[in-house]
Amino acid sequence: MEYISTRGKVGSIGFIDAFMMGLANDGGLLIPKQIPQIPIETLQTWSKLGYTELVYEIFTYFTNDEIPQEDLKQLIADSYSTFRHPEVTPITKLSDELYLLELFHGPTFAFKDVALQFMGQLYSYVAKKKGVRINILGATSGDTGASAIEGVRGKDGIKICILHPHGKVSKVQELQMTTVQDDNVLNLSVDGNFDDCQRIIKELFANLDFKSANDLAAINSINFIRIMAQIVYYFYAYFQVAGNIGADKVNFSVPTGNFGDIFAGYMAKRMGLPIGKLILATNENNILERFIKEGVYMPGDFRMTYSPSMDIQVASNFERYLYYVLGEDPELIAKLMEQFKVEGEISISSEALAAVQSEFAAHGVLGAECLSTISRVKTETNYLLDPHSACGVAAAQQCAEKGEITISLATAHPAKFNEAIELCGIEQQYPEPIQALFNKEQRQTRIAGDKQAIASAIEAFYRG
Ligand SMILES: Cc1ncc(COP(=O)(O)O)c(C=O)c1O
Ligand SMILES: N[C@@H](CCOP(=O)(O)O)C(=O)O
Repeated sequence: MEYISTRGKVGSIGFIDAFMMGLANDGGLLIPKQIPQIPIETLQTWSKLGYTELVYEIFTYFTNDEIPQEDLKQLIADSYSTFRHPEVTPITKLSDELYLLELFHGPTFAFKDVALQFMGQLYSYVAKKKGVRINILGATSGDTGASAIEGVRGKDGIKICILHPHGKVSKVQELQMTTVQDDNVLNLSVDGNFDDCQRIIKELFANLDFKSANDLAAINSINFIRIMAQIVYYFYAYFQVAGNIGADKVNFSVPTGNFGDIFAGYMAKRMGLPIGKLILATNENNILERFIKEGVYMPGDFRMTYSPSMDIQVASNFERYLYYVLGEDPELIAKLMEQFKVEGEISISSEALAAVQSEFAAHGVLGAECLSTISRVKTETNYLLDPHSACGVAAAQQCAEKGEITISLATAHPAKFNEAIELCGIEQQYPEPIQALFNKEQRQTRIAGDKQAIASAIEAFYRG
């Protein structure tokens, strides 16, 4: 397996090089040169595997033998031993037609841990093997930051700097990031929103002199390894719900912001998993809902919502999907992304829109619907959804046809978002690791949303 850029200006590179490059050096996103095709007999064998066995089988399609078998197995075992559930990503049934895929049993109670526990191990492995310095730079709307920090805190040879939008993450998310006292961690609390943080770090990654002078590495879903690790739970969930591969297709409903998680589902489908509809759930920041319904990709005004991790207008991974749906033409993608930068809009043809709509459905969940979904599901089933997962459930109920089976991704634990849960008049008890955060000291640096100021701060930290 080799990796290429959506914009065509990076030659084919191997797995570790793709991991270390993060954002492609031509400003595009790295993708596998060919999407692996999994034969039906292999799917049948996989349907009987436990979670970490399945991780190993799927990863070997992407890692090119660049990591010796035993090392890869050990990295996987270490990554998932930190999860509180033996199945890592278990399924819960809400009704005969609706299942939840619980992705929040990792150390920071959000789906990001599934990929970032592995990436933390892998960065540490590469730092040791190659004797290189690794300086991670990431942007977060709350969950990626906490999870990435947890994955590498205190690890030799690695420093991590995370930008989060000041005052726009939940209290628990803020505490998870800022109460970490390890010296290899810097939290920058940026005046601006998540889009500002993401734009600034992408510009810093695209400045190749700055990137190489500072040994920058990425943990956001611009790094394809994030997608690779997230592909696994689509397979695992399908096998748990459908029982075996002869069963009907299953829909997935995915709370969406940066389009990374749902893109992993799209990859799983392209690899041969019998997925019906991919249902894209947004909150009021509904640029992607509008794209799927109208074929126009155009950011609107940034809105603060009950699901702050999805308060994103410009979705990083959308470029990967555009590449595939528009015929794998890197020149066209480079042109469209340049046009987006200048004009702030991309429109696709009616034929391309029909292709999009044959695979995706979408629903933008407004605040009132998000809260009423939390309350209704709690009353009917005694299950407490977090507001992001509630968007997924609301969209599943809106977009799935009667008789179809849908697995809705539960992307975070409700304790991370008590602000919304309280508004539903529901009292919850925090799990102990979250309760303990309230007694810890915080460390963070408030900073203007200015690229130069941020570049100087991170350079000083990495060199210090
Ligand atoms: C809890 C939660 N749900 C959903 C999302 C959206 O996922 P993605 O950005 O991969 O679309 C995020 C943030 O990424 C999140 O933290
Ligand atoms: N919702 C995310 C935003 C960053 O997304 P990523 O998947 O690209 O890391 C967050 O919680 O930070």
